Amino acid sequence: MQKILVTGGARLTGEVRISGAKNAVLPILCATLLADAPVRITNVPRLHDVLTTAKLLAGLGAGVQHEGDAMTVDPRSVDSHVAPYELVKTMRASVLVLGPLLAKYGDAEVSLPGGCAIGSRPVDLHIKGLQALGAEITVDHGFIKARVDGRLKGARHVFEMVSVGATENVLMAAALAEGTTVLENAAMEPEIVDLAECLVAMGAKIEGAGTHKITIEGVEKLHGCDHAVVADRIETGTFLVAAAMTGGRVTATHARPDTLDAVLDKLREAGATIDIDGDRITLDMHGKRPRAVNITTAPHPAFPTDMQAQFMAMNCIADGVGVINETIFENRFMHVNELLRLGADIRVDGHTAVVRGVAQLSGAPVMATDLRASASLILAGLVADGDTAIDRIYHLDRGYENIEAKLSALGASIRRVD
Ligand SMILES: CC(=O)N[C@H]1[C@@H](OP(=O)(O)OP(=O)(O)OC[C@H]2O[C@@H](n3ccc(=O)[nH]c3=O)[C@H](O)[C@@H]2O)O[C@H](CO)[C@@H](O)[C@@H]1O
Ligand SMILES: C=C(OP(=O)(O)O)C(=O)O
Repeated sequence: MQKILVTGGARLTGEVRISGAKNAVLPILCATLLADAPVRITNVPRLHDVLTTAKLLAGLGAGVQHEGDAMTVDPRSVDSHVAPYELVKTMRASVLVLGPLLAKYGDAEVSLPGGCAIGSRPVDLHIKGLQALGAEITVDHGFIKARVDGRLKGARHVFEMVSVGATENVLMAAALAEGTTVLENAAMEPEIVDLAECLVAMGAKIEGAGTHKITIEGVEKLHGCDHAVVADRIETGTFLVAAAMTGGRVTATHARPDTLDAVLDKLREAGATIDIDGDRITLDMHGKRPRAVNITTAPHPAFPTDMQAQFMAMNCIADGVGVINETIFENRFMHVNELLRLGADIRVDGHTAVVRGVAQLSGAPVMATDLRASASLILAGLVADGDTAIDRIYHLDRGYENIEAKLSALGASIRRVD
């Protein structure tokens, strides 16, 4: 099995080109099912999750073509409405074909995604939202089976809690429903805005994406379009934290600074100078050690849970004590035990981790448990004394495009070994 080997000590400097966002491209690829013509998506990152989604779409009968950073999906040949367990179990976002298949064809069968390392991750909010639009849904033998006679019907629906995936699934379904849908307590993540922009380019009528209230006037048909995926704010944040931890100076190019307010504020609090120039974000740490920061994860625009592990890594070597509250996922501290192996000082009490910065981490073999945990271990390895070998990096390949090549170009000593 492949591993990543990091040798700590290099101060990162230079420019890194940010890829398209994993969490935007996955729902957008699912949304292509709603169209009556080919949809061309560009700025598509080369990620394992993108390949899984391509397989899922091809398995439904869609034509899928990959060329450079572009992917064209032709949904006209779709002849199956079943998303099988084998694909859904490897990637939860597969559940996002449910809304589009149901709205377009009147029926869908999607395997229940189940839990993952970071928590149980139910899909009840997706189901309730689609039921509000008139779908009949049963859960049987591990599959969500949904159907509707004729078209879904627009309705007002208030999500019980903020869910990115549920907002996306219901938004996509409502685009082809009859009448007007109003979604309240909707998620406001930038990836929802990007999905809505793609749907609008396909002919959907959507207002309010990026706020708590989204209004969708259903249309009968959606056409093809060209859409470029928004920059990955989590990849951007990960590289900026790497620069901060190593005392370096790094410019993230092709980024979207407006999607990163909470993260940039915390990096400034840690002592970084941040300069924004269009789609370029430069972080300069001037060779200093970061100051510890407190963070509480919460839905956008608050601090993203997908950056929690990386900030924990930073707090491990920061000056002072940082308190981290994880409010989104029940079990998203899996990286703690691995960071302890590198010499970190972390105490966990329920959803809170208290991290006391140490002057130096020391390299050791560690095991990645999930995507962002993998990133946090690489970051810790970058500042640890000696070598850190990270096992189970398939998690990393789900969501980071060429991370070792990008870090190497910034001066890190990092390589993949078999
Ligand atoms: C592919 C993708 O975009 N993944 C992101 C998405 O995941 P995802 O869309 O799965 O996350 P949600 O926003 O739905 O989850 C938020 C919380 O709601 C709970 N919940 C969710 C749905 C549901 O039906 N019932 C329920 O109880 C979840 O268990 C979790 O505790 O948003 C998360 C929160 O920003 C990010 O960490 C993930 O990277
Ligand atoms: C948790 C994440 O992704 P997913 O929802 O695809 O598991 C993530 O991107 O950090």
